[in-house]
Amino acid sequence: MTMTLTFHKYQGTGNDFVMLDDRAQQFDTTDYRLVRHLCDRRRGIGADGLILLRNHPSYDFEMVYFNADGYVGSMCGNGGRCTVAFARHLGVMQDRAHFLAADGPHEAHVDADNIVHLRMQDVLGQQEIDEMGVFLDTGSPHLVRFLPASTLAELNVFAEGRLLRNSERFREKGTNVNFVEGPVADDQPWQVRTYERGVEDETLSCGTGVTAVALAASRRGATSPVRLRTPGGDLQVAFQTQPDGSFTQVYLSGPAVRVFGGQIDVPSLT
Ligand SMILES: N[C@@H](CCC[C@H](N)C(=O)O)C(=O)O
Repeated sequence: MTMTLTFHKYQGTGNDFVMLDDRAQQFDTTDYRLVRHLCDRRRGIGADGLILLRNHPSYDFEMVYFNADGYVGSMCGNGGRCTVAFARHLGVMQDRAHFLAADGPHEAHVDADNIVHLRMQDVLGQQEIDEMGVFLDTGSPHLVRFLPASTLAELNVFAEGRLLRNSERFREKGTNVNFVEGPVADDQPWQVRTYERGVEDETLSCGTGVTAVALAASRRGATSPVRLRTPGGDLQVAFQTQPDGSFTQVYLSGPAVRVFGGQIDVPSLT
């Protein structure tokens, strides 16, 4: 039996999402085949992930994020900013929101230029640093690899990222992998390309990824707010550094855009 679903498509610096208004909580979150189908760029709508916006008794809304592989993921920074824009589109909030995501509560506000400022969880304690890079959790796990100048553009992020994500250390739980090149001048952004777990490919941008990069880059002299350039556009990360190595007041800021909306006929999937 074919069913019809109403959807909205959003993107934040090129990281794109199918958004569903699931305030009635009817979507089966275990239906990985359906999520995978909707995210399929040939047979479905096409996206890096899918997000449900749901009612929650204690928050303005809840965001439930799935990676394109069909499974519920951890926090998605660009997806969080897009969910805020979607909630505003639906009239669930105006300029400020307090919502729940996989990693806990988040605050967000939208400024006069429609830039969404999303508060991320504090990153507590010292980060793991070894020959593989800097490993930290910004709501999702991230490995940050700093590269020599002028090597990022030519890097095969898919091949290198996949290798690291499937290395013995990360194989079981997986990790996102960010490749970074420092700014060419003081007024220039850090450049980042990311291989995403759950998409299992390079995406145009990753919000929790650039957050991890900004925090790791602060150990190399970057000061808040840090500007970051991804293949899909520019983001900014502000934070406070604590004496024990923790980061607090972490804000991810950037655009979140509604691209289109529509209906899709979904065949029964087996
Ligand atoms: N694109 C996201 C990151 C999503 C989480 C990730 N793929 C995972 O499950 O580890 C972002 O903008 O943060």
